Amino acid sequence: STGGAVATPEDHDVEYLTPVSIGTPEQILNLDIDTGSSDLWVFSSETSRSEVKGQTLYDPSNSSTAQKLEGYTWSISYGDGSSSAGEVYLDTVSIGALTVSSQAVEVAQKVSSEFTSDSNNDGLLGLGFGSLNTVQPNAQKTFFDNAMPALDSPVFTADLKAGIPGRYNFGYIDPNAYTGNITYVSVDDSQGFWDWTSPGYAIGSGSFENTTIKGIADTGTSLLLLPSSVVSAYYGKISGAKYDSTQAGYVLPCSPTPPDFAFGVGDDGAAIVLPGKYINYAPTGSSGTTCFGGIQGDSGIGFAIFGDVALKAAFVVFDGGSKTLGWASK
Ligand SMILES: CC(C)(C)S(=O)(=O)N[C@@H](Cc1ccccc1)C(=O)N[C@@H](Cc1c[nH]c[nH+]1)C(=O)N[C@@H](CC1CCCCC1)C(O)(O)C(F)(F)C(=O)NCCN1CCOCC1
Repeated sequence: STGGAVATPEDHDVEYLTPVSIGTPEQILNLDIDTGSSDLWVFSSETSRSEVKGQTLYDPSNSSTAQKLEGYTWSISYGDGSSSAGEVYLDTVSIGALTVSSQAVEVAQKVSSEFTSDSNNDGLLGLGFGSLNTVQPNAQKTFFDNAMPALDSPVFTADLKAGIPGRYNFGYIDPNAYTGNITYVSVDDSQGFWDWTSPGYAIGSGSFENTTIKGIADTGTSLLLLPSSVVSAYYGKISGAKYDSTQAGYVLPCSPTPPDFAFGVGDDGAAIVLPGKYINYAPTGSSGTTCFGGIQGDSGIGFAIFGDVALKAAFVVFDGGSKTLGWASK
């Protein structure tokens, strides 16, 4: 079997939302597919009313296939300090033509203010490794883990785009979605992430800098978070770029367009090139002359995060069979 659905960007490509069908008859929610976590949780009829602002709610009592897992609970917190918690049902979940009949659907009873204010985001669908799932007393499998045995190929692909809808596909690799070759690299799943090592980077037309960058491919993080040495080398090339403590990040003049940024993949010289305009992440003030940088530091996290700013420059294969990541230009 195979499946897939569109991934539509919110403003500034801060996140990508994908329609996911839950229950019988189907209830369609727009979820943030997140390879940095492994819980599928949704706003629901059980979410406290004061914490709901516009989101679509999953109501298990309106689904003939919903079964409550009595006594099961979940609670999760994310890198940006947001959090949610609740109870657990099993129900039918589909992404396009791909259906998992008995998927753990974690219904939120509480969500933090960041989720409440993100009115188009109806929840998250985690595609990290199972070890990250927070359900107690027994961890539950991700949609991908449940689907894998039936898939034509044990893979899903991320084809995020700048400012326009892209796609997540399951079970196959669309040869029309990328150019050149796909370079596969090994993944360390010991922390539950799609964790890999890039051999280095290049700035604009500059020479390639060999320096190992260990980080995760994370569709749920908006920016490209890199070691401070790399980040200061990049912004050091841009007159007017500086670290702005009030914004808690590097800012730069929105024009002229900043230099491209390339990160290496594999040891054959392959690289993914981010066009400089991707680094103009969003205007900071009303003037529109200063932009918040799409590349920021990873200090305090312990590893780099190849988030949407990086992923939208590539076609990425998440191979659950060989536990490898495939990177291609497009
Ligand atoms: C708000 C912002 C300034 C634009 S942002 O750049 O911070 N963007 C947020 C995502 C976002 C988009 C839209 C609205 C609100 C929030 C962002 O990039 N958040 C990252 C920031 C980060 C990562 N690391 C350090 N800081 C994050 O927490 N991403 C997680 C998913 C997010 C959570 C908030 C809602 C949107 C999805 C994540 O899952 O990708 C994660 F990997 F970073 C993470 O936190 N994974 C949780 C891992 N735990 C380990 C223990 O077991 C449970 C799971």
